[in-house]
Amino acid sequence: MSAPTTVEAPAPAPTALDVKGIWSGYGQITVLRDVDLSVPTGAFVAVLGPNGAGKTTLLKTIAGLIQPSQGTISLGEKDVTKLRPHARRRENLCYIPEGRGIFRSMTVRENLRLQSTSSDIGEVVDLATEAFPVLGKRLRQTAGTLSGGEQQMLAMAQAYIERPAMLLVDEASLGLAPRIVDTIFEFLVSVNKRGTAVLLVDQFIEQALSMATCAYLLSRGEIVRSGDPSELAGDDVLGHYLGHTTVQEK
Ligand SMILES: Nc1ncnc2c1ncn2[C@@H]1O[C@H](COP(=O)(O)OP(=O)(O)OP(=O)(O)O)[C@@H](O)[C@H]1O
Repeated sequence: MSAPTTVEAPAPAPTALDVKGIWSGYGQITVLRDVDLSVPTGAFVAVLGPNGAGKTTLLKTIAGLIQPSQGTISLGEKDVTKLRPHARRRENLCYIPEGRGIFRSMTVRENLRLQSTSSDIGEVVDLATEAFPVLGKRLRQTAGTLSGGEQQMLAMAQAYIERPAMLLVDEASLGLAPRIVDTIFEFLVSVNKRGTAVLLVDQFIEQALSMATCAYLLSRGEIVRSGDPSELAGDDVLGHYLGHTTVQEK
């Protein structure tokens, strides 16, 4: 008798996200110009740039909230350029916008229910409280009455519950105390270690670069540099574009 043939699981796509030649903006206003960006499977990529460079526009375009006029966006091997935001979510994309995107008038529990595709709310709550124990004490509280840090934790919890292949995070540290910023960044690193690729936009340049395996610098809607975070820090490139002089050792 011949030995049973083993069926190997398909290898994951080499890139979690591929953005090619994207032009995007608001009506007649063009913000992004011919942007190329790639996030390898499981990588941690930072996008830096001065105010108004187009970082939020880039994440919104990847999430499907803005339709690009040219270019393609792929998640894994699937071209999602024409898909609406909820359909991109089904392709394992999770987007945590600046301002958190939670429902302020709903309770923490109701928000968690909406964040998840699972119908098992008990399991969802267990996962959320495993990620952020403080949420367990706030389940009946209206999200709008949480502290800023707790609101960000609530927004972030979906990245733990859903285990997306690709996570987009816009300015998660905005307005938070340094201790809470550390908690949020440690969480992002742990989510990344569980296999989720992360694309992060953040004002805390040194911390973003210390977590990242690759970084892109966006200026006036164009990618002006990309590569290893320590290389990016050389040549005073960050100083030139961001007025930034020191970079933390990795
Ligand atoms: N809804 C909108 N309609 C028209 N223009 C917009 C809109 N939103 C943003 N812009 C413009 O697009 C450009 C890029 O904005 P965007 O928010 O993407 O930049 P950013 O790099 O995220 O900036 P910041 O770091 O200040 O958040 C800016 O000039 C901004 O004024």
